[in-house]
Amino acid sequence: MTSPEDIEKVLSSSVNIDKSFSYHLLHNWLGTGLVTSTGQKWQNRRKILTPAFHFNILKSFSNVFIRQTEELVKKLDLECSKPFTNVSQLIYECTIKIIAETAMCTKFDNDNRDNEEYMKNVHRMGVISTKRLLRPWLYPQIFYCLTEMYRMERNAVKVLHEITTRMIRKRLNEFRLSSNIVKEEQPEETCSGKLRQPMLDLLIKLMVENGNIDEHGIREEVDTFMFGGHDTVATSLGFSLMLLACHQEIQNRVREEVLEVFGNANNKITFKDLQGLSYMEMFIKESLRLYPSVPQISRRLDEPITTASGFYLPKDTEVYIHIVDLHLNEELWPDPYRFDPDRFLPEATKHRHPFAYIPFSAGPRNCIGQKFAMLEMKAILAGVVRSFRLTAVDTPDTLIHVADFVSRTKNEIKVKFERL
Ligand code: HEM
Repeated sequence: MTSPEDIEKVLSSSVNIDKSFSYHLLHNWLGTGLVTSTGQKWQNRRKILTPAFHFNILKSFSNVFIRQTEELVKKLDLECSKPFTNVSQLIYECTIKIIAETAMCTKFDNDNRDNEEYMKNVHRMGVISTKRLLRPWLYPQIFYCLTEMYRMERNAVKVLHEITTRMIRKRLNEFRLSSNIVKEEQPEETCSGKLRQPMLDLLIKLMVENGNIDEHGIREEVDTFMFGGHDTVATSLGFSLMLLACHQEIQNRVREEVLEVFGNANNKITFKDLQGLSYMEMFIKESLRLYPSVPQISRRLDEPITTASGFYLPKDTEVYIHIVDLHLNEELWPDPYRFDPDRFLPEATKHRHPFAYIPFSAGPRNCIGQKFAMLEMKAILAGVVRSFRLTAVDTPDTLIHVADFVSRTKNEIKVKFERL
């Protein structure tokens, strides 16, 4: 599907929440966490996890976004003498540390190999799952088990599960030792009596106090959020840096706004200031239009629908929603390959179909982390543009895109950094 009217029918339905078969290929790794689960299990988990991404929790995470950005800026400083920098690796490292330290309350130190191992094996899983998706004869587990790919997947999953299990056990021990898991800040109570605290703490508390979830269930969610919470953001930041480098005028406007809001590079960036970066937000939105981190999503219909053009789609039809093609539809986006953040000025968005732009999906199964992601991307981009001038090495024409669940390029994206 690429038309906003049809996509709205599927995504806004509270019945059509089942994912298609392709998501099953992630079950060995993610189990049935929030991205891959369905029915009552999905509903219960979504309800439990929503408070962990509340505005006030995000506010407390902004210090981590800012501190990790400062680390990234220090690493980029060392890159300035080089003719160009491969940005992807540095950005992935930064976003993994951020999701671990915020939602999971776990620090990946620089000398900790978990970070590197985690990155390597997530990448392997992307390659393996996409290869399997393109080979239908390997869908039945009985055939798949006989292949070298299966052995590689098993090894990658083992490493990934070992890392996330270690994170959970460490935090569980801390919880048992202190019996008061949030040391610096007490969990906040919402009007409905639900506790607001970081995700892993919330789940551990539920396991220990109510038995509403077990360790396996917690690991499903930790695996899901560790993956969903870093890979998508890193991918988008890689493209954003390239776009800033390719569009000097836009880069200058983004920087001017950042300097106006934060002052010079020595001033601390604050949560409130991050919220105020309106041109930066338009820039990120336009960047996600051209390069949506999740290029395609899919559903298996639980009830039939008739499309706007009159096609009847019976129950159990697998529907593929091509976000990337929707975002490049020239009827909705004139001159669709032109990069122009002004497409997101309030007057420009007023008459656009609400489902013409869906980088975070939409409806009841939309991205639970979208506010987290926007804030994190703003913090990182603000820290980078106020410290460096970026010049283009890679351009949209030099990138080679490869098939994966998340948008990827064959080679790392290259940008030249100069200290301001
Ligand atoms: C630029 C960043 C991001 C983009 C573009 C993005 C995009 C998406 C999209 C398109 C979906 C729908 C998937 C589907 O229907 O199959 C989704 C779901 C989800 N995202 Fe994100 N995401 C981003 C960042 C994040 C972050 C930072 C987190 C966690 C902190 C996160 C966690 C999730 C989860 C758990 C779901 C499943 C929600 C559910 O089914 O209830 N995402 N995201």
